[in-house]
Amino acid sequence: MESRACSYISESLAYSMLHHGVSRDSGPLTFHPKPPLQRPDASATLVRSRRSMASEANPADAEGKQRRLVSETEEDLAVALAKYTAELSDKYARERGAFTVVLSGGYLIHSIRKLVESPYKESVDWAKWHVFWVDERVVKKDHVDSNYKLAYDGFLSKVPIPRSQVYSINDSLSAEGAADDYEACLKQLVETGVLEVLASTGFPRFDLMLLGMGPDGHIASLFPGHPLLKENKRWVTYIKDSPKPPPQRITFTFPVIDASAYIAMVVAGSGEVDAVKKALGCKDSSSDLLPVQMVSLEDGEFTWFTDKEAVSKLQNKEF
Ligand SMILES: O=C1O[C@H](COP(=O)(O)O)[C@@H](O)[C@H](O)[C@H]1O
Repeated sequence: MESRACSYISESLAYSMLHHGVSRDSGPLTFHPKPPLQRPDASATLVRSRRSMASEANPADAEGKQRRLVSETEEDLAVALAKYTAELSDKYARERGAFTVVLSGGYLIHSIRKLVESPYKESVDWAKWHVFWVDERVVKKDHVDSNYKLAYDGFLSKVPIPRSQVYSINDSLSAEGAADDYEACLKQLVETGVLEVLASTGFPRFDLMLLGMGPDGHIASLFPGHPLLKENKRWVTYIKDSPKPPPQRITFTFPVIDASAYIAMVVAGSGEVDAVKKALGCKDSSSDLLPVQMVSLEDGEFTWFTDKEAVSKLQNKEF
């Protein structure tokens, strides 16, 4: 298993980004408005949220930016997610010669399995991909708890993404050290033009975050009620008392998540039905939000990818 541990960016990578047409002008890059994406899978029901209903409970919805895609089955969901991801990959590869993708751990890796099959395995321009983790457990990369290992085994080992463009944690460091190191790595990638920065906030803007959610509504390693939910300066921080094992992790902060251009929030099956009900149901109050409800995109598009089972506790009127 090989990847770049996030400790430095080589000149050859900087050169390669230049070669691929990515701007290295000094100062942060600004974001260009997105043309509308072709809507995913016709077999699924896409529902634009009612602002008045959800904006109170879910700030991501406040400006009508949240979409819901409810697939009949988990298999349909995986098909829709692959199509959506491949379309964004094409768009960013064409527009700026790089596609920055953030993965979570957990079930999400199973949900992206269609990307490693035809037609995407052959048609996606994998050489343009740059892969990051929204959170990582502070364990060795070959440890069963490693999010990198999960992604490598289920996804990365099956597609030709250059190893130098896979930004994994430096697993020889402490949690504090690994968070600092990962943040320094992101800052260097801004310098080399691989990553953009959202001009309005100064936080890095990833093209696509593919995220899962835990049964308690946590995303990344941002858990309900934890002080890290309030972190608003760091890009990457660490946690040593994660309520879900293992306890030591690093995680992107909310301002980084909020700066994303696109987020796919992927939830399938029965395990998260209560969190989905709370996050998407209409009878919620704005107090005591789940972490997933605290996402507040600055200038991006947030799409729920669910199957019918995951939304089975929602009433018809809540769609
Ligand atoms: O611990 C974690 O949990 C969440 C959710 O995982 P799931 O197994 O319930 O899908 C995951 O998104 C995160 O990356 C991971 O570190």
